[in-house]
Parts: sequence; structure tokens; C-alpha cells
Amino acid sequence: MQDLVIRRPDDWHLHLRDGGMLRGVIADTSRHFARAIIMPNLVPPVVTTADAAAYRERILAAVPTEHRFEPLMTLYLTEGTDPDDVEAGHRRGLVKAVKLYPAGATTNSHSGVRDIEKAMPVLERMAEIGLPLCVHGEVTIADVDIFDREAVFIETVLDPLRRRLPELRVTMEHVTTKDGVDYINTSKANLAGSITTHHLIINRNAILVGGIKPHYYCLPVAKREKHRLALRAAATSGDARFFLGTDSAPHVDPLKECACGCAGIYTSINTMSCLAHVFEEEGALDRLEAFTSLNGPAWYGLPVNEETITLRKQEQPVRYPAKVETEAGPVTVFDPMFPLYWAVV
Ligand SMILES: NC(=O)N[C@@H](CC(=O)O)C(=O)O
Ligand SMILES: [Zn+2]
Ligand SMILES: [Zn+2]
Repeated sequence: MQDLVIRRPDDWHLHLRDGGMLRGVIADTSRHFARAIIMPNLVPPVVTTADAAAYRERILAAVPTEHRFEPLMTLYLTEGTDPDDVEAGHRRGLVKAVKLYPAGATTNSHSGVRDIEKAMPVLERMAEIGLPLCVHGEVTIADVDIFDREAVFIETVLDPLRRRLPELRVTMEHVTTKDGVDYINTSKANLAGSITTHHLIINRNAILVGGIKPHYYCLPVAKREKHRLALRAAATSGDARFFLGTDSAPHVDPLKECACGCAGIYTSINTMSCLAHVFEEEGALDRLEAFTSLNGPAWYGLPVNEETITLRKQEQPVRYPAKVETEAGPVTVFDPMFPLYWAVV
């Protein structure tokens, strides 16, 4: 038996959805995580400070009474977003970031940004007030190969934007490529990246070898092995620019297991077990805390959590359910394809 005590972790990219799904999944996060950056891609999206305030109340109402959990709210950037509303939400401490979805890039992104020019007044205001922009970094150009969409986004959208607005603080969310890791590593300031649990574990073979596996499909889609290795190196490096954003993204099974399945992998429930396994494999258990509990708060300007959690390596594998049952329907849990021995006790 081996114990690892770390500060309570936070999740810097999480989808909780709403209604019955929210009620079904929230405890899997609030059991282990103290805070999470909540993605605003509901239908309709969380666009205004008033939307975010109302959504926050719905989340808090769903948290089990025995858990302490703070949702960190984000606004969904549209071409009509009002800079004054964003600033007001930030000033009152409610809005922690604004999220850029290129229109059509991922789940519920149709209200996102088509022409970044139209979002410049908001982005300029955010640069002024120090409010981070979270980006889903993929282009949506039809003739760009889906495996290249992150690298092309960095070159054609993100880098030009950062040159134009060097003061804008940008979180590259769910980095999936070596290109992304390299871009962050060479940046001097105002850029950080979140990395998911699943992208540290699977490459694109998981989706396609031996039959099509919809529960390994997410966006950005998992890439080649060399990219997974670059993500592992970044996550386990201790470098303050990289931190955990699980991108746990529940969809009910019928919407995954069909002819046009949704993108998203549900990892909230077993993320800490998976991460301890990965960090142990990389000989970096001593840097797990930086990735899950220290680097994120530093980037978002928040205090670290005072509470701790204990991870224990057990003799027998930890049992997680194959599916989480919610009022909205069953949600399949991420299967790392190896037994997990680390449990949160
Ligand atoms: N990651 C995903 O595959 N899906 C996310 C959207 C996103 O984060 O891109 C979702 O909302 O389902
Ligand atoms: Zn995304
Ligand atoms: Zn996401």
C-alpha cells in the first residue's frame, strides 16, 4: 500500500450540462474536485452574466449537501457579446473566463464565432481587464484534415490573435498535439494549456482499431502516439503553464452509439485514478499535485485549496461502474483499458 497526499484538485475544463444530466453527474466531480471551470455550451448557450448567474445557482442546487464545490463560471463568446456585460460579470467575481468556440468546431458550437473581427471589442476589453480567454483551438475549414485542425488553428488564428493582442491571456484548452505543446512551451507570457485525462491515455488507434469505438471519440480527436507522448511530457513536467482540464463531457449512450455520434468522453468519476496511474508510469507522482492542484489556480489568479485528498495504491483494482445512470439516460464511463489501482480514499 502506498499513499499520496495532495492538495484537493480542481478541474479547469468541465461540462456539467443541465437538468437531469447535471443532477446525474455533478457528484462525480464534487466528490474529488473543489472547483471547476464550467463550460457554457448549453442549448441555448450561457452568453450573458445573468445566464451565468442563473446556471451557477442550478449547479449549486444540484451539489450533494455533504460536498463542498465551487463552480467557476464562463461566458460563451458570440459575435454579439457585450463587452460591458463581460466586464461587469468579471468585476463582481462571477465570470472567470470567456470561451471561444469557432462556429461548428464541436458540440453545441453553432452560436460560436465565425468572424473573429466581430469579437475584437470583447477581446480587447478582456486584454485590458486581464480576463482569460479559453479557446477550443480547431479551425473548421472543410478541406483541413481533422487531425491537422489544431495545428492550423495555432498558425492561422491563435498566433495572429496573440500578436495583435499580446496582453490577452489565453488558455489553450484540451491541447492534443505536440504542435500545441511546443507552441505553449515557446511562449513567453499570457499563454497556458489544459490537458485532458483521456488524451494522456489514448491515441487515435483507440477509436478505430478493431471496430469503431464511439466512447473514445471526442474533439479535438485523439491524435498519433507521438502527440500523446508530448502531452504526457508536458503534463508531468511540473511546468506551471500546463494543468488539468478533464473536458469530461457526458452524452447519453444513444447519442454516442449511433450513425452520427456526439463527441465527448466522460471521465469525472475515474480521472484521479487514471492520472495517478499515468504519473506513476512516468515516474512523476511527485508532480501530480502541480498538474491537478497548483498550476491551474496560479494561472487563474485563485488561491490553492487548503484541503487535501489521499490517493492510495490498492492491491486490488478499484471498481468503477461501466455506466453512470442519470435521469437523462445512461452515460458510459471512460475505460482506460488497464486496471486502476489508485483510489481516492
Ligand atoms: N470535447 C468534446 O468532445 N465535447 C465537448 C465539447 C468540447 O469541449 O469541445 C462537449 O460539449 O460534448
Ligand atoms: Zn472543446
Ligand atoms: Zn470541452
